[in-house]
Amino acid sequence: MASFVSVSKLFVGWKPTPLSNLPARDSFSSSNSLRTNALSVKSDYSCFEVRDLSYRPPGTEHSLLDTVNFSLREKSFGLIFGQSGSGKTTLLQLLAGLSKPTSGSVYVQKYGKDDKPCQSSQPLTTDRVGIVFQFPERYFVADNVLDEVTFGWPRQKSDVYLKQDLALRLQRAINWVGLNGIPLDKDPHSLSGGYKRRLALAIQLVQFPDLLLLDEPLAGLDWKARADVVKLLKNLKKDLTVLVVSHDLKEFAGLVDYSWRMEMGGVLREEALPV
Ligand SMILES: Nc1ncnc2c1ncn2[C@@H]1O[C@H](COP(=O)(O)OP(=O)(O)OP(=O)(O)O)[C@@H](O)[C@H]1O
Repeated sequence: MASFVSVSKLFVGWKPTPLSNLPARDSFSSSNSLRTNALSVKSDYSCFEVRDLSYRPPGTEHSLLDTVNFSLREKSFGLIFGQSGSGKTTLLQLLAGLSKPTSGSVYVQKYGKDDKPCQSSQPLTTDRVGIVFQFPERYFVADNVLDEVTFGWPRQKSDVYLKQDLALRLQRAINWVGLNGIPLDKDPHSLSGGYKRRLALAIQLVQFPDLLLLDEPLAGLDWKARADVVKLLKNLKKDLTVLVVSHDLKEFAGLVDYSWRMEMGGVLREEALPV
């Protein structure tokens, strides 16, 4: 089920992360990324851990999610698949903080080289989570690309360092998704389907989220745009942790590190992709 909240509106109340927390410039470039895939290196690492998450919408009698547990390692790609109406979108909305779970929580847990927890787990703060909804272009609010990406940014006269920070983030996000050939005054609605998805991603990437959630990122795209978005996500997982909900299993098979099936009633089970 698509949400009716504009992705851009997630920036209301947005606070920039200090520039020192951003990766070095090279790591934004897919071709130059110096980061090595975390899965192949023996070093300390973090996991996003969903523990006993259940959800029953207020005023209803049926639970949409039933004690969901899973763990997703940083800089990896997770895919949730399953029947329509099983609760996949509902789970993403909880992870993004758009709904409050009835019980359970999401943590970030650090592990040492020996794969043992090396400090106590920290609750995941939802301002570090980015979400791109299904058909995000339906929620574009601005009449040019620049305003769409910067919707919700501070408008008051701010100091020059904050402005520099914002400008740098904007430039990096636009380069990262390959929108640099597109004029910033172009109407977002006139972009091709694939470029609209790139724009929706750029809006989230400005924040450099720790966890990037995407709901059906290939829905409604032609074969060329689908291939482009898959390639883009393959590059993004070198720098970010990505969790996707999709019915398009074949397209994602080459980049999935972890997969789960959501069964009717909101029960999540780890399962290899049936492709
Ligand atoms: N606020 C709500 N109150 C009651 N029922 C809801 C609410 N939100 C979603 N639902 C129902 O919860 C179920 C799960 O919906 P959800 O959109 O999470 O499924 P999904 O697995 O993402 O489906 P699809 O693959 O079609 O997108 C559906 O039956 C939906 O109608």
